[in-house]
Amino acid sequence: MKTRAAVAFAAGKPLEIVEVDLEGPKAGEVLIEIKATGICHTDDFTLSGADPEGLFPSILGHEGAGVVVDVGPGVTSLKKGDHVIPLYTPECRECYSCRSGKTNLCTAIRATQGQGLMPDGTSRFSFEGKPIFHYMGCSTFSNYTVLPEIAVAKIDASAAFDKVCYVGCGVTTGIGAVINTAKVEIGSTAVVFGLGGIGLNVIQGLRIAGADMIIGVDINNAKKEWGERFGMTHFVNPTEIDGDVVPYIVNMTKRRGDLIGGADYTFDCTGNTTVMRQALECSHRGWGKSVVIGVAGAGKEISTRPFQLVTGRTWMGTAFGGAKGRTDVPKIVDWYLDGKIEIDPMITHTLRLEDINKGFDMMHSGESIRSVVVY
Ligand SMILES: NC(=O)c1ccc[n+]([C@@H]2O[C@H](COP(=O)([O-])OP(=O)(O)OC[C@H]3O[C@@H](n4cnc5c(N)ncnc54)[C@H](O)[C@@H]3O)[C@@H](O)[C@H]2O)c1
Ligand SMILES: [Zn+2]
Ligand SMILES: [Zn+2]
Repeated sequence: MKTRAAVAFAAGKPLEIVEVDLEGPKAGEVLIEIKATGICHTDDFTLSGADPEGLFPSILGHEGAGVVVDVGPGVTSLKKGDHVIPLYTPECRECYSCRSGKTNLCTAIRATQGQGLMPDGTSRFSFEGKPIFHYMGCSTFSNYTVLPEIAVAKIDASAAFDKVCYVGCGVTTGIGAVINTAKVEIGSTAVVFGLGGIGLNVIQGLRIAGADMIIGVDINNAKKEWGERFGMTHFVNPTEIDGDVVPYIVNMTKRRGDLIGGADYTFDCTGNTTVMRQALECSHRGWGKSVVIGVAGAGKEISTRPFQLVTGRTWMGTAFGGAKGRTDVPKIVDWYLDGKIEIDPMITHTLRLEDINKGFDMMHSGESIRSVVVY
């Protein structure tokens, strides 16, 4: 079949809207009509050429929602008409990693997904007879796409596609980092560095988890109001304080009877390795946990004095918020439908596919929190 798609033909170039060829689903695969897709910072990272694993030409996009329109042989858990969210982190429930119960990083299709291919080692997309790579196993910047059954979460059919597509990455990553990775308890103090599409979801996750003090840190003052809207209690702009941000926050988080200070939990949502170090070092001696969510540029390394860890801080990271896609994504959609979490105000712009490059421009200028393309 033919489908409209925004194709990344080369790094650093705008996406081009063209008609591509799409082969139907093979065994264990499903064909999905994408109804809406968010534009995440990670798409931009790959498009910019900074991603060492980026492949071109490819169809980017990994934050979609849509409807199953066809299923390949052997598919049992999905049928035509199901409303779904594609998963860049699949959940096969059978591989060694899935069975461990300790991680969401399923390995069933890891190798081919990283090569921009379907599990049988080929691509379903082509343009003028030449194959186009899949991206993060999702390629939601195409109106129709093919995914393995194990990489598709079935969701409540009453959820609006142009809102819950955000659960496909940003919402789940931010909230999951708090609940699954850090396991924040009621009454905690927490610091979130970077109040973009991910950081704001960390903030709402902290609010749900019952954190007392939620400090947001951003170099853009416009983010103060955004943070407050989702539960942030204090704002710090590191460029406007005297001295270094670490002692400043350590001092801020001193509680009654505590002579040291430091936050129980800190989160990096910037991808900046200097910020990652700051986040670790303003976590509390003895028990502070610092979670890396941001994706750093190629070749970047993190460093700190080992004493920071010897004295009880834990440095950890999370992909897709530690969420097991087929199990957790439908639950997060239900939380949204039940009013436990907010999504609508974070979707600041809705675009047509033809205007998708404007979405990237607004991300760069800091104008948008999330732009969503509606097909
Ligand atoms: N681990 C995962 O599974 C996962 C999933 C999605 C996105 N990400 C990554 O998370 C990061 C954030 O994504 P996003 O969509 O929220 O990006 P974004 O651009 O919307 O937000 C980043 C924010 O960080 C702020 N910032 C930049 N430099 C700063 C500094 N030095 N100190 C404080 N704040 C600073 C910016 O002003 C902005 O508000 C990206 O690196 C993205 O690739 C990771
Ligand atoms: Zn993403
Ligand atoms: Zn698995």
